Amino acid sequence: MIRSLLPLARLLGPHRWLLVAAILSGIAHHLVVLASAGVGAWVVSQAITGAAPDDLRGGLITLGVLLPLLAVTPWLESYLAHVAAFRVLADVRGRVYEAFDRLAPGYLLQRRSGDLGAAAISDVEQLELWFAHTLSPLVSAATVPVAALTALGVFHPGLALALAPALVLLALLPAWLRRHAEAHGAELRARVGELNAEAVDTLQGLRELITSGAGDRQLDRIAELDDRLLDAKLAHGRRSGLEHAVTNALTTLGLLAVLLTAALLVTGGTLSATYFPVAVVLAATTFAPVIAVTDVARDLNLVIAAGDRIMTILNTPAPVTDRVTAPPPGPIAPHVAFSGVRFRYGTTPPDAVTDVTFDVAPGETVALVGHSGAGKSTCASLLMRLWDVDAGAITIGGHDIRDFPQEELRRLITLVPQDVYLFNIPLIDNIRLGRPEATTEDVIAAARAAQADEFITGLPDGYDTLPGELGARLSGGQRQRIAIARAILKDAPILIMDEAVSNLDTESEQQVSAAMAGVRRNRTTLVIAHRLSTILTADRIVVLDGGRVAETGTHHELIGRAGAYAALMASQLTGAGGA
Ligand SMILES: Nc1ncnc2c1ncn2[C@@H]1O[C@H](COP(=O)(O)OP(=O)(O)OP(=O)(O)O)[C@@H](O)[C@H]1O
Repeated sequence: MIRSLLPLARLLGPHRWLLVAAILSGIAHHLVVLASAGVGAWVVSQAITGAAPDDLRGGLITLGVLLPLLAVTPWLESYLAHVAAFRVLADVRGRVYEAFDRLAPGYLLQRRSGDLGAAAISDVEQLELWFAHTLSPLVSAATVPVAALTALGVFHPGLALALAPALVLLALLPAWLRRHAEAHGAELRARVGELNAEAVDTLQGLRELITSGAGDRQLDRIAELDDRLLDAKLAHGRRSGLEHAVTNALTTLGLLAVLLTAALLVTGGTLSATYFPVAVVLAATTFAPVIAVTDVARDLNLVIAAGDRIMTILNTPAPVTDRVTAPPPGPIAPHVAFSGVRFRYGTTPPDAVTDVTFDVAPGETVALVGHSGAGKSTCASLLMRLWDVDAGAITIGGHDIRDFPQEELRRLITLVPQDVYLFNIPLIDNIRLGRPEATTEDVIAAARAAQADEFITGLPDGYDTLPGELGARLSGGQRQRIAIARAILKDAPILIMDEAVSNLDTESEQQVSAAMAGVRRNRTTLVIAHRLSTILTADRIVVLDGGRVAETGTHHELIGRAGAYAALMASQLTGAGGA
């Protein structure tokens, strides 16, 4: 258990001293409780046995000193632990988002976004339990019983010996149940992650679900996942209940043991009767921190599982790292060349692309075409350095792209993706994303060039419209034109366009084509082409087939060759494949 918790302690960073102060306050609190209970019991038993008021003065003064401490120390412990916890949580959340940034998007593609959201939000929140409510009680639980056992031992060693077994068994209880506890915690987290991911998936795919009539099936699936979550929660609850019952039994047995031993010692004459209530009260008070820790330890497995997931994200190495800190000196010609590029996702065959060689001259537009799975998107991702090539090289202006820091490389390249994500910030800021310092005039000019100004100004709030308010009211074509406006504004010399596969209506298609023509002008453009109009206006076409370059040439040359391209066009016209 302790080994599983160590990584969490490492997350503390500079805030560890605050937690140390919280822990010291916690220990002080329990010792004050112990002392005031002991002194209180002593005063009462003295009074009952008829001691003179003067003999009680010392005890009463001690109680007077201890009582304010009794109020202040738990407050201090809680305050310091929470301040530390919230600072640590803010740090960890920042580190998780940094890790997403470092790993994106290669790693993110392999994990479902709802699942990742859970890691970023609820797992980090889960850590609050550890830092604000667990660490300090854990240390108190270890130190306070030692103090109580010592005090009892001073009265009579037999009293300490009577109490020790119950305390040891209570301390060992979480460790005994640990294997089940960790398995239940991991299961619970997995089920919550699964349900979150499915819920996000359902919301994102709502249109498809409704139009394909699969809504009921999806609801059944969510209900099934809900049932599995309930089962996991019940298993977790059953184990918690068992732990609770055993804790109560051990506490009662421990107290009875001290009570009996003290009674025997008093009747045997080895312990003064005034110490009898003191011993019993001390024993009862000792259990409080141990029980508190078994209570929080019950949920500790959830914290460990959450911590594990966070550490996995933080420790995953980035798929691509910078090997230089500055770009090659001098002006960089926007000439893109792939030579002998080979790449596979993961380690198992087949390659996604093999021996791919082609180039895009400055200002030229090259259309990448091929059946679904031919390797078009992979080429685009490799050029953006989302992954590094396994063999061969990609160069810009004759320089290997690995000789540019990633930030510099992404300054040179703009991507217009198929599915454009709009953040819920005003449209003007959505367009400004690639160049935050752009003026309003620049944004409007870019939107005009992207044929987006007209529909934006037609909206009630114009450029200040929040996409969230629009819901699904922006069409695919309109979204793409916003992405094109972003690209025009960013003004990078190299452009990668991933054309939308979905059919646009003729008017929208014409507007997008006009926008694309505008953005392609004077830029080196690699376009993953799905539309005939794009393919026809490209300077050259590279046909990919099974991850290899099958043919290169203009539309007319390639049709004349009656090879892979001609076959692809024929299959596209009959609707059997995707270009
Ligand atoms: N993230 C990934 N992990 C594993 N394999 C992948 C991944 N992305 C693509 N592949 C595989 O790599 C090969 C090339 O895929 P790629 O997406 O580049 O093709 P594409 O021509 O762009 O297809 P489409 O037109 O359908 O987008 C395919 O066999 C695909 O299954």
